[in-house]
Amino acid sequence: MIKKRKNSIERIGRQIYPLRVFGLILFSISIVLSQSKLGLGFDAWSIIAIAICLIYPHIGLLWYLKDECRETEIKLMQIDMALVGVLIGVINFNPAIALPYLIANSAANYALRGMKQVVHGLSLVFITTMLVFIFRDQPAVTQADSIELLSPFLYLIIVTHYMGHLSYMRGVSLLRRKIDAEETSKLDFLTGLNNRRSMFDKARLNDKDPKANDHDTTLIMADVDHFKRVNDTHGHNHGDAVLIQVSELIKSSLRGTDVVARWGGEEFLVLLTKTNIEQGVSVAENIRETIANKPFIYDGVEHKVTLTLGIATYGANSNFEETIQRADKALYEGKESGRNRVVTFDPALV
Ligand SMILES: Nc1nc2c(ncn2[C@@H]2O[C@H](COP(=O)(O)OP(=O)(O)OP(=O)(O)O)[C@@H](O)[C@H]2O)c(=O)[nH]1
Repeated sequence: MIKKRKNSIERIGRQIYPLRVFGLILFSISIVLSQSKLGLGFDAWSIIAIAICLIYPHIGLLWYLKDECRETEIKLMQIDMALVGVLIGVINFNPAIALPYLIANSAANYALRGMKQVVHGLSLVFITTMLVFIFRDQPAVTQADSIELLSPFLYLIIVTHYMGHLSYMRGVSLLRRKIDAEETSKLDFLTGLNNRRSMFDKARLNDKDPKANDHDTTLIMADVDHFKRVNDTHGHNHGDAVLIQVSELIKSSLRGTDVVARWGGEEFLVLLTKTNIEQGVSVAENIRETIANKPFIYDGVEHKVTLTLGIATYGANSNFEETIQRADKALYEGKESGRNRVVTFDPALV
């Protein structure tokens, strides 16, 4: 799973990589042409600017291979902002260039991680601009000349924002797939109910909720009676259909805050939040009656099944795992005493 995710991130990085290289090579050419048009020649600053353009995409790809897509974009955007600061210093604060660049980058920062990211980015711009200002005696170009540099900057804005959009779209679809995979791993394949692992997670959440601790939590362990007969008489498909029907009926008898899981083959565990034992018995009776009174037809055969249900309750003095065992003992008692009934845990059963 982790490997698969890494592969997807790698793919995104590789797809964006050629675009970044392409955009930045064109940008380097633009710098060279603008410099020669302005008769500025090559100083150390232009060589640094071109070197950054050529190295930048490789750093991006390396990060994509190591990190989450969004984290990589955040890092790249921080570099962008630092470079914007350098450029603003170099172009002698020409607002015609600085403003569109600052606005476009701030908007991209905002889209990625809100105001926090904008403040962070603008601080980087300020720091690097000040560094250029301090360490450079003469500005590279005058304000009037620097307008000539506007076209390559605009070009860079378009390319970087197109790439940002592409990686954002990829990131969203990757995240969606990840969430789907996580959700699927928590569900029982046949019935779509929670599986054991998911029930444990939800019970843990309920136990941690301080509001839930002021109330009892009730567990119902329900088991289909003589289920083996359904399989033996009509085949596994009929057995599966019965399990699906039972799951749906149990689910429809519960509140939104309750949790139901397929606990084993034909066994279901229900967790009733903020429910005492009397209320729990009433819910369990309702489930039992609903299923006993709702025969259904599958593949031309009428199925009528019953459930036996064991109930136990816990508050601050006990926990989920211990209570499952108690509900299980009550269920066993129900099976022993004739099935199709609700049995409350009795400490004398221990
Ligand atoms: N069709 C189907 N059968 C399953 C599934 N999981 C478990 N079973 C069957 O469920 C049956 C359970 O049988 P038993 O444990 O003997 O219980 P029972 O027949 O319900 O009898 P009591 O619980 O004592 O009333 C077995 O035949 C299993 O093969 C499943 O996913 N689909």
